[in-house]
Amino acid sequence: MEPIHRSETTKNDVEIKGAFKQFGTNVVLNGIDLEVKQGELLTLLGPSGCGKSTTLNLIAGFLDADRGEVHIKGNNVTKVPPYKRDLGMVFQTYSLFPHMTVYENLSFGLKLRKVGKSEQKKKISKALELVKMSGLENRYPRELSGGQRQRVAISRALVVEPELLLLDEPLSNLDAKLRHELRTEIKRLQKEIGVTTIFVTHDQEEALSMSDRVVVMNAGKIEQISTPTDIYNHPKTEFVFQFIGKSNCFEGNVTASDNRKITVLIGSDITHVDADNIMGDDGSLIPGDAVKIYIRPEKLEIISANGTDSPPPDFHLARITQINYLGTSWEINVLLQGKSIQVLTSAFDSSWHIGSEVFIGWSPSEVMLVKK
Ligand SMILES: Nc1ncnc2c1ncn2[C@@H]1O[C@H](COP(=O)(O)OP(=O)(O)OP(=O)(O)O)[C@@H](O)[C@H]1O
Repeated sequence: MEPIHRSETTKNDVEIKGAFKQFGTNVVLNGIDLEVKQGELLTLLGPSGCGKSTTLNLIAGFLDADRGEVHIKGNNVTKVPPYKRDLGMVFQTYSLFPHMTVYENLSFGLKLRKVGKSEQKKKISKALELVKMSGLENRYPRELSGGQRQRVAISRALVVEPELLLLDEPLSNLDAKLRHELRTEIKRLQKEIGVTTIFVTHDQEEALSMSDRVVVMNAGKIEQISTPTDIYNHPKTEFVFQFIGKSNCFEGNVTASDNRKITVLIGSDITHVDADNIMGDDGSLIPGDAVKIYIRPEKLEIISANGTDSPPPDFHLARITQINYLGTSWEINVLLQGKSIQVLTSAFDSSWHIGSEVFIGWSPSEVMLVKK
């Protein structure tokens, strides 16, 4: 299989414009606009029922939108049937033909495309080599493990050299170790071939580790489209912050704000948040506004209080309620202003125990804020 050479890397291979889909009274897609760039691995991520598979099925042509358009490679394919869209698809459940050998499964699509026998042989051999399945051509699907079947399914999708590869939760039936292994392989394979790929998952770790860009969906809408690091570190909405990774939340009130910093009173403690870190579209904040601030456990700093009453600037007095050793780090629960907060740290002080007083600090650039 030859790598796909792209002359322009910024061109879009897929565009969805204003897609709206309703099943009965259930609005499943509520105005989706999406652009997938040439050669990228884009992941649709979101909770069950948010519309990920529906979006993928619109691109594949298995479903029609009530409103909106789908463009592939610049062509409006909204009314084009699936078999004319030149796609490779892999589903969650093994979709191999059970009565056909691995070789026959792979040759099926090639025969339909009238590829000659010797060319078929070459292509199948390469496609199986890519997924490390050479030598198993004569096995039937029932003679393969779950992971091997998904490798064959991926290989079968790729052997026809599709314009687009669509993967709908292809790893969710596999155990954790295999999932991890195949995740790495799909990523390698995708970059090696350069085929534009849309991947559906509800597993945030899978999405963050594999993708060039992640689309976070919620209730039929797109919350954010960005790189994995941006999605994690600069979520645009409260939903994205809470859905991705772990979070701590405090409630407080704005006491001052300018275009650089917001000052917030949490209980009797003052804290600061960078003005760039406001989530949502609620406009500017004024003193008195009720807000929530969110911070990830690993962004918190924890230091010993050592009997001192007043914390250093931007640190807050807290009391340890639980300590869990995780192998490479410690998960420490503390009570801060009456709220239970989780801290993840690799700098553990052996004098800490349940009941120890500690100071917890964070940087204004690490905290996200949303108006209540
Ligand atoms: N053919 C259909 N008829 C009626 N409702 C449907 C149909 N297909 C999907 N739905 C509904 O549309 C909503 C979105 O489904 P979709 O499969 O797109 O979600 P998803 O985000 O892929 O979820 P999951 O992770 O559980 O697969 C769900 O409420 C689902 O029950």
